[in-house]
Amino acid sequence: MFDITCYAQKAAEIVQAGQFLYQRGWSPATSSNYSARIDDQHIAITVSGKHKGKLGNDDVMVVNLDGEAVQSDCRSSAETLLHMVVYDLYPDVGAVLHTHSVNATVLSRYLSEQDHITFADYELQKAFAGQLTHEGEIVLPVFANTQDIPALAALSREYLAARPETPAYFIRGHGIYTWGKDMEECLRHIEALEFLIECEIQMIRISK
Ligand SMILES: CSC[C@@H](O)[C@@H](O)C(=O)COP(=O)(O)O
Ligand SMILES: [Zn+2]
Repeated sequence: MFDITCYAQKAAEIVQAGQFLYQRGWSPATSSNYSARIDDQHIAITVSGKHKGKLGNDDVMVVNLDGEAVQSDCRSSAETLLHMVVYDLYPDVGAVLHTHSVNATVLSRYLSEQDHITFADYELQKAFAGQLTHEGEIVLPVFANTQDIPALAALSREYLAARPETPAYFIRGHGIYTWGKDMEECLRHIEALEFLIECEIQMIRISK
């Protein structure tokens, strides 16, 4: 069983993250899903279909690492399996955030021929854990959108297992997934990624 105090703390972090991400315009309406690790067997995750700017602690439930509900009759996020892939592959990950910003949606659609988006020569790359210089590259895969979440889970597992340095991925026309050792780091990654995406869009705009 899981520690109820730890669950309550993770639920509060998720609720707060939702308010921040909604206010920034990165989690409109009922889009997005968020999770945080309670222990090596249990994950706190948003209930499916909730408005992420108006979450209450009851909108965060517990699942095991197979994505099955624990002590709850609620339905967890439709994309629970995508979160579980990250927790399963990376034992040090403590939080996963999925968002739906306009910019992430637009850039991944605009670069329709690319199955990766690469960020290079941005100082802000250093906001990602382990990035010590602007001189490296951050390569993020772009997976095709699908309603077949088990298939997307399998695809993301294959990619991330082979390239564990990957800090995030896009789903084309849909949004991004990113993660971190805790909620604070994960929120930093989202914010940095949104900055980099905005820069790329502006670079494309001025180059026209
Ligand atoms: C509002 S449509 C978005 C959903 O299809 C999905 O992509 C999403 O991000 C939220 O699904 P959820 O089941 O609430 O976690
Ligand atoms: Zn989504």
